[in-house]
Amino acid sequence: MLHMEGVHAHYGHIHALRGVDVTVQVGEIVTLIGANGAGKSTLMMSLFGKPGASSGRIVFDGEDITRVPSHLISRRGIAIVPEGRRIFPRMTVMENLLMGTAFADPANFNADIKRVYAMFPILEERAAQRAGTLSGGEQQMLAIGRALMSRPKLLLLDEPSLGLAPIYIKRIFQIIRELNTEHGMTVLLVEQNAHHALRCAHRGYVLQHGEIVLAGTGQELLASEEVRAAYLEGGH
Ligand SMILES: Nc1ncnc2c1ncn2[C@@H]1O[C@H](COP(=O)(O)OP(=O)(O)OP(=O)(O)O)[C@@H](O)[C@H]1O
Repeated sequence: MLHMEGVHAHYGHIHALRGVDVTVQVGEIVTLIGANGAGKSTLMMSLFGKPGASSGRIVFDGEDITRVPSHLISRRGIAIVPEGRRIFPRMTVMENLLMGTAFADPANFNADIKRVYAMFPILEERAAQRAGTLSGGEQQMLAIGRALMSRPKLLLLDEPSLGLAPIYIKRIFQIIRELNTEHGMTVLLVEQNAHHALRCAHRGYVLQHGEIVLAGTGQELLASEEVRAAYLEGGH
């Protein structure tokens, strides 16, 4: 579904991605792990051209999207749940969900909101509540629900467990697995919580200083000495 080949990206003189090759097949959960500043968010945002790839190629669903303007990427079927959730705090839960439908067919709205409410009953209970008054975990569910409203083929999740209480962290990873197994959603997941992410994912990549330094199945990476030392046992 997604092929990134030799992608480089820069912020001015900062060389944030240094020739990354990443593949996500239909139906997979793939995770990117790495320390602060490794380039995980940059890799995700490069799919939206922010920053754009200075060289290399990005192919999504059989089409080259390397130079496609960012506002057209959502229409191709990629949705992102950004780091920090970025919900609209003064709007209601329902209005936030509506914002996710900007590029969707209005005819699908009722069916889509039903599906999101079935997945996250708390959002239906709180439909009229201002989103800024939800708990952190509820806001994360709202951010995921909003992304699902556009019926994406590929869902990008940037640090969905960040800042959440342990009970919500568990729930968020459960939700990601359910989305994948029950709804067939293909997921690219960026996480600092390497343990949970690798247990949840089919495959993973380790990013260091803008380069992929290791790749393998979730199980292989969980068992890898390098990953254990750097990301699981006391590291990050
Ligand atoms: N808007 C920006 N302008 C300039 N430099 C940036 C910008 N965003 C990120 N960088 C730099 O690019 C590098 C990669 O950052 P990025 O946010 O992709 O890392 P990350 O792996 O997602 O880190 P974290 O886990 O802390 O979010 C870092 O050196 C960072 O300082």
